[in-house]
Amino acid sequence: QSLSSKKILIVYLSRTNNTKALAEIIHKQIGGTLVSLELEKPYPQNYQATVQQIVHENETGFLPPLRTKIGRIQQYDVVFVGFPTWGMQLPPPIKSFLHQYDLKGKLVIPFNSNGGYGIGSSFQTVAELCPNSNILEGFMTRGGSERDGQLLVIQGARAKEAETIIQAWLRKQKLL
Ligand SMILES: Cc1cc2nc3c(=O)[nH]c(=O)nc-3n(C[C@H](O)[C@H](O)[C@H](O)COP(=O)(O)O)c2cc1C
Repeated sequence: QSLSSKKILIVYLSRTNNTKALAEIIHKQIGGTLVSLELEKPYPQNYQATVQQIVHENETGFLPPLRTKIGRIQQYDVVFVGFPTWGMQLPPPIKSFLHQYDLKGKLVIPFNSNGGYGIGSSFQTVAELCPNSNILEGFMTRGGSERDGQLLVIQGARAKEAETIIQAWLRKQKLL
């Protein structure tokens, strides 16, 4: 089915803007409302401190409160959810988002950038947290590697390439 009559929300979490670049490409191709998820209390600048904090949050199941509020989530038919892989898991702020907003009955489409180790359990966790949604096959690509000092890499020629791959994925999913 075509998306032309559907209301689309594109929500993403991004620390070094790789996932943001993917979100903007999707937005450019299919439109909708683009929202960056921000926290009440941002993570530290320091990479190692952030890694440690996330390990702890994952262990305790802590759901970091979101500063971003989404108005009338019921209005959307399709929700793209974008995030980096953190510690081979779904980042805690995305867990917060999926706990806070009921995506029942909606088409939910994950997308991801990662440092080269893949999505880990992240897409599986999205499915678990959206038991009453229709989950489409997600998109993932290699982004940066903050550990190795590689921040934004999805730019220039890499962004053009990502655009082509994303378009093919959206077509395959019959979204374009
Ligand atoms: C705290 C933290 C943990 C990460 N853990 C992983 C990981 O487990 N596997 C992986 O492939 N990349 C990992 N990365 C790298 C990011 O997934 C990758 O750089 C991604 O493109 C970042 O997206 P962003 O620019 O939208 O923030 C981690 C990055 C951070 C900051």
